[in-house]
Amino acid sequence: MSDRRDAPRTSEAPKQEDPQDVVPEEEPEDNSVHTFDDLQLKSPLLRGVFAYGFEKPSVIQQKAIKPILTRRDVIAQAQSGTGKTATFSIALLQLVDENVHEVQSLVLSPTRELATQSAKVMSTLAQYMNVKIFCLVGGTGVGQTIRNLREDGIQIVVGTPGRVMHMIREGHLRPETIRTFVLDEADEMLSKGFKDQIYEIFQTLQPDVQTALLSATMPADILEMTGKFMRNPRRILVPRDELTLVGLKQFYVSLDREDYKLDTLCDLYETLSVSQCVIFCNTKRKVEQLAEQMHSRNFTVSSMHGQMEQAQRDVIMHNFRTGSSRVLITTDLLARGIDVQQVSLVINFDLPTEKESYIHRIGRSARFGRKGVAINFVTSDDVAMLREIQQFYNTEIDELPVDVANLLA
Ligand SMILES: Nc1ncnc2c1ncn2[C@@H]1O[C@H](COP(=O)(O)OP(=O)(O)OP(=O)(O)O)[C@@H](O)[C@H]1O
Repeated sequence: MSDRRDAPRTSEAPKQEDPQDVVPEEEPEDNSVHTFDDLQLKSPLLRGVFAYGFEKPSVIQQKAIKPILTRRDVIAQAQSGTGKTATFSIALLQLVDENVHEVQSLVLSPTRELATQSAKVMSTLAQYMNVKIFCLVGGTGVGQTIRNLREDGIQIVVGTPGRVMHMIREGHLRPETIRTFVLDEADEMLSKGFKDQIYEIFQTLQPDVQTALLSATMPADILEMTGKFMRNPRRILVPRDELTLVGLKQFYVSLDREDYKLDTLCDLYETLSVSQCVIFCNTKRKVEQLAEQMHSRNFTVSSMHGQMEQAQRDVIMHNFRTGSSRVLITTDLLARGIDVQQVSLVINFDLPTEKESYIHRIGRSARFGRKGVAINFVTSDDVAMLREIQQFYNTEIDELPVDVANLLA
């Protein structure tokens, strides 16, 4: 078995200096892309891009679309909310051969909500093209999925690992025709919970499949691991101290006891509902408990976690996306990728236990250059972690000022 087919093994990766601290760019940058026209996209795709409302490619789009188009393996890291979804979507839509009615690209995302969102973005960008994009996620009827896969001449699949593997195993999705494999939120996909499934899927693909990895965070051990299955990838990386967004102000509220969090949240409620707000707890139980407590005090909140029925999750997500619910209490299920532009406030009711998770959670606000605020509830148990986060990302988290509402206006 070739190196490329070896399972990624985090535990064996020697601990090294963080490559992001050393050489963010290994090759001279290609500065030739400034506009979408510079990418020489098919005209129906270019039309779709402009119809979506995009005028100019973001930095990551300028840097990463072209290498994907040349069929190179790519690792694309960029701050949250800077347009990674359109990066891989535009590239895959440009690469797709509309006359070939077989699956040519596979995108994997860690959650059904994110896969659904990405499939929608891609379909909208493709509205003037003749391309079939299919969202292959769990929690939906298997029978209908199988019929769709059989009949539809699907060309791009966007899905979650479990259902994709299920369909490959049962022969409903033929992996041999896939030429490009995209892992969105790649560091999450290559870490403990998902790694084995991803590897199993990867093994069914052709040895020369092109691979693209995208995420706002790329920890050193994950980057190290990519050497095992990628071929001379173009690495577009962001140094850690440039990861937090300029328009996103971060604060903490110091609390003597865990019990004070609820009162503090209630005091802030008027502020939170100014636009839209996501409140993160570390467990499903805590999400349920907090939602109940808020309801019993007559505050309107919605809540969502991974143990809810998919149909219920879909309704809650829909209501939040359309703005009919404004305050959403959730777990890390929604920490990554979810794009609701009206979210201007994130509250860490519990501080996350992983540093990467902090960046993803707060990145649900301040999307694409908008302003945002993140507020961290900190008890004495969290002080060390808060300090660690500040040092790790070289960022400042100040005490919450009384006039926080002005920052959200
Ligand atoms: N070129 C562009 N011009 C204007 N808006 C854009 C452009 N590219 C993307 N956007 C918008 O920016 C927002 C964030 O994009 P996207 O969700 O792809 O971010 P991301 O980099 O994937 O973030 P995350 O790290 O949170 O997953 C979206 O609402 C998207 O429509």
